[in-house]
Amino acid sequence: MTNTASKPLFDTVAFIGMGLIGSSLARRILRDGLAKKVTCAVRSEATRDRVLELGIANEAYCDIKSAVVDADLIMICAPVGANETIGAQLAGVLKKGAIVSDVGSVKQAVIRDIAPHLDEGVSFVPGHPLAGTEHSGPDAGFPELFEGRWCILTPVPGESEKATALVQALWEACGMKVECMDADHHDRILGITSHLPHLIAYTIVGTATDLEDALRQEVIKFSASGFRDFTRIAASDPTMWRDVFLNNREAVLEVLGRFQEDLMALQRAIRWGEGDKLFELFSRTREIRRGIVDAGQYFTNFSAEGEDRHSDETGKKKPD
Ligand SMILES: NC(=O)c1ccc[n+]([C@@H]2O[C@H](COP(=O)([O-])OP(=O)(O)OC[C@H]3O[C@@H](n4cnc5c(N)ncnc54)[C@H](O)[C@@H]3O)[C@@H](O)[C@H]2O)c1
Ligand SMILES: O=C(O)C(=O)C[C@]1(C(=O)O)C=C[C@@H](O)C=C1
Repeated sequence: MTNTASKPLFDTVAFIGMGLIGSSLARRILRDGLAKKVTCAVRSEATRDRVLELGIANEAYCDIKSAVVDADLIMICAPVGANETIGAQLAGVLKKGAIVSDVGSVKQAVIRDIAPHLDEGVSFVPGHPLAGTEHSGPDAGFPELFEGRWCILTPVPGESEKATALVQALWEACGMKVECMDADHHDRILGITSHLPHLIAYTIVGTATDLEDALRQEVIKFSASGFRDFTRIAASDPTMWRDVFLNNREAVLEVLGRFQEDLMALQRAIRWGEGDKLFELFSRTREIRRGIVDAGQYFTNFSAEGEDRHSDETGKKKPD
């Protein structure tokens, strides 16, 4: 990968997990010279070989210790359910002054599972880039993924401000806007904006799949774009999302309760022919959608050719 050169922020960045997010960040770091060296820990020899073949790390290992021992920044990019096991392998291994960060979709659980394992002199800066697709694995990543999107950092009180500033500088160099907040606030916001929509998508596609065979075939054949839009996020990685729901239980259950009440109200409005209520809600939601588009939070993942890299209409990633 060519280096379009800026000043390196780190000597060595080590990745634990090289899937969609890890490999996108590694590609960006190598492309733009944001670190002198990228190492990674993966779980299988096949993935290690693929990472080296793709040229998205300078060194790749099948064990965590070899990848992280000399690293200045350790970026955990695995499903959040793996954090307890990963954290335990970081204890007593990292350099003094090293920074540990992550990209997990929930933040309180990450702090719970990683922080207790870190030695004195090691800083922890939990983070979450709000950018992704429904694809996974090292082939799915691309360096423009983060461009123009938000990244939330949830620094733990008392941690080094210098470490937070460095992690912030890294995400900004990847084109992200960065904001800091408490981990519990993050988990409540993302429960609404990301976790609930995925749960709804999984449910709708599941309901359609459970229909009797003939009907199901027709649902697939005549899929209007409304249903197709849901199938895109319902194709997201099952391990990642299982771990998200199990690790943001409280916030998801709270917002799900509200959602069920609102759905009941809609059900009632339809039953009683209350068109005004339906019209009023649909008008409000249309305004919200327009606000999101105006805020630039829609389709900002473009390749150098200006092509949308999220997916095409069939839900498949467009070829590189
Ligand atoms: N996909 C998204 O849209 C998105 C967006 C933002 C953040 N995230 C978060 O980023 C993290 C990674 O997600 P992704 O989409 O890159 O997933 P992915 O499935 O593409 O990659 C995860 C990688 O982690 C590896 N892994 C799993 N368990 C491991 C372990 N114990 N040790 C080392 N490696 C392990 C897997 O082999 C895989 O290569 C998750 O925590 C997810 O919540 C995902
Ligand atoms: O666009 C998508 O495919 C995504 O689902 C990305 C998305 C999201 O919900 O916005 C998914 C999980 C994350 O933690 C962050 C981003």
